[in-house]
Amino acid sequence: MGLLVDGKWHDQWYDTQSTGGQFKRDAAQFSSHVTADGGAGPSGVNGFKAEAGRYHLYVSLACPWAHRTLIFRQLKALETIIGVSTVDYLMGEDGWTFNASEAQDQDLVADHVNQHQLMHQLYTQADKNYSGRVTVPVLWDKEKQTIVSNESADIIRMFNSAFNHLTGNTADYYPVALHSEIDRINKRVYSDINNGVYQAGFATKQTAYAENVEVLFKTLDWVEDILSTNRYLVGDQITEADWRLFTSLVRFDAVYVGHFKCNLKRIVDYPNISAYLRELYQVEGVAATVNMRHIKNHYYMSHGNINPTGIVPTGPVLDFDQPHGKG
Ligand SMILES: N[C@@H](CCC(=O)N[C@@H](CS)C(=O)NCC(=O)O)C(=O)O
Repeated sequence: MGLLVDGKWHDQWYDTQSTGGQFKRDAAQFSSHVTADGGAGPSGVNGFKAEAGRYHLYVSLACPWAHRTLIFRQLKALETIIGVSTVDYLMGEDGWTFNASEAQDQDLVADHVNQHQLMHQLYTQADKNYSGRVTVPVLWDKEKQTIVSNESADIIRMFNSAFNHLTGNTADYYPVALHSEIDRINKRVYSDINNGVYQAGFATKQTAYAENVEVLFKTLDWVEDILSTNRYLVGDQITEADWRLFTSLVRFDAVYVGHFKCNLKRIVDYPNISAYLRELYQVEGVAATVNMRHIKNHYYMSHGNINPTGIVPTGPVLDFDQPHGKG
């Protein structure tokens, strides 16, 4: 794993020394928005009009942030409008790559758009002097030959509404009336769960690890409590807040409990959360976006400082197809 400095790749792990053993996630740097008519979105930059075949999504099947975008591509019927490429699960000294061939791993789709072997080549194609981390997901504009956005939270908002006139799919996971409630829940779920598991797992000081684990499980207890009265996080309809939580929950028992040492409880120990997780998993099209082989192999094999042998555990045995009991 590494990063680009002035367009040059450097193989180095996250710096936690300057932050007291705490992992700090950098903000994404490409922040334009695709809009229905090409007018400026929240970023104030215009020129990214929703068009069939114009945009391409680069994801890792292992990554929870990229996973959100794949789910929205599915739920919003965008499969024929937005193409996808998937990186190899192994993130080594070159960062994300397309090294494994489609013949070796049938779940992969190579970069047929730009023919890159390495993900950082896409970043320097967009900005030859780019400095920063090379992350997935990336939404690529084939017309302008640039990255529209490398922020999953923004990409799912674009998928939610910008292409509706092309797909006829008007399902709304961020309805206006629920904005403030969804934003409130997202904020806590992001800091304490989505990012919280990484802050526990990547901590390099005992106190930093312990603090993050405590906050993480307090927040899972809070979610368990919400789900004792609500079917979903914001009442009785599935919203963006649920999908943002889902990608962390579905990885939790397989990876975060062991690899990131988030082990005060497992998700199976939370009755409301586990039923909710199964219900979301069973929504049409979602199970096909969950690739447990990529998820487990990526985490256990890519973080050599956490798991030097690269051994991937055989268990746990999980079955998200069990009935969820919610009618
Ligand atoms: N803010 C970004 C975060 C994406 C992110 O951190 N992705 C991870 C994979 S799970 C990544 O690509 N990490 C590579 C790195 O940090 O070098 C988003 O939500 O889109």
